[in-house]
Amino acid sequence: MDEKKLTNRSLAPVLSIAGSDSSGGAGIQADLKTMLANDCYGMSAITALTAQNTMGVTGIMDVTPEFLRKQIDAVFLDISPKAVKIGMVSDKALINTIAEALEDWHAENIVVDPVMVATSGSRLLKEDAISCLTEMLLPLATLITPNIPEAELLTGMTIQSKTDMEQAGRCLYDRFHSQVLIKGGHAIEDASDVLVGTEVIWFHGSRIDNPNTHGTGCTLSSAIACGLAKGYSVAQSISYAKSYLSGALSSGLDLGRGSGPIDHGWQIQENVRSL
Ligand SMILES: Nc1ncnc2c1ncn2[C@@H]1O[C@H](COP(=O)(O)OP(=O)(O)OP(=O)(O)O)[C@@H](O)[C@H]1O
Ligand SMILES: Cc1ncc(CO)c(N)n1
Repeated sequence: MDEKKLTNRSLAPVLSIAGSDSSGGAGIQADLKTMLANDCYGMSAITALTAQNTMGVTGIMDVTPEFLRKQIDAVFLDISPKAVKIGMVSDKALINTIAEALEDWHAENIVVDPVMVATSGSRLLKEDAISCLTEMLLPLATLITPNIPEAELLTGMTIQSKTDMEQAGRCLYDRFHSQVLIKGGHAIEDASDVLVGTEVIWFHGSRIDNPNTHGTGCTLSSAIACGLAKGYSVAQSISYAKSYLSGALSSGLDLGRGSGPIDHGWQIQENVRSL
């Protein structure tokens, strides 16, 4: 009997350039889980190892710029990503390396999550690397996704209302010419995010009563990258990413002693869960 050839399945490849979270809820681990759950082929170029759990970060070990470049080159040379998500990059030389590599490879659909501080409060970006992030990386992005404290730091504004969120988005869009999604996870009344580009679009979200929000930002930016890799617009990708994230928060996973991880596999069917 002839053997059947099983080589016609295609998945949109997506690359995450980010740090590793040993507790699995944020960083590279969250990104790869999100990509799998969103039917994309996830790949990684690791910027740093973190020793981390739901209570905090106890250590960070950056990779060398040379080794980061090797990882990015190895990926692009073989399975060219349709979208790239950039998360934690704590150091100037690493930011420069990423910017050079993405330009050399003509990377498309770049989503930059300007990670500065973990949900647990630990610092993930060195003070002297902020200007490098703004000069080298943010202008290359298709979309940047700061949360409210990151948007405050990048603009120098205080953000207390929806009008302030729109104004901060406008300020960053005018400066970097990348579309800007200001995330409202740190707002009080709801969890609505605003996209500022050539137009302003609100993505309304009601606040889900779950204290376990470790890695929500990583998950959202990766899910957006998946939408872009599949050919959806920025606005469609955000809307689709937000509903995936809401499902992962609503699932009510409860792990760890601090603000725990969300359930990336919430769509896994009952028949698999009961095995
Ligand atoms: N309790 C919640 N209920 C519903 N949506 C939420 C909640 N908390 C955060 N979100 C949503 O999660 C996404 C990430 O927002 P957030 O502001 O928490 O990012 P972040 O601070 O970068 O995340 P991280 O915790 O990974 O650092 C946004 O779409 C936000 O609206
Ligand atoms: C590695 C890593 N990246 C990003 C975040 C932000 O949630 C985190 N806590 N850890």
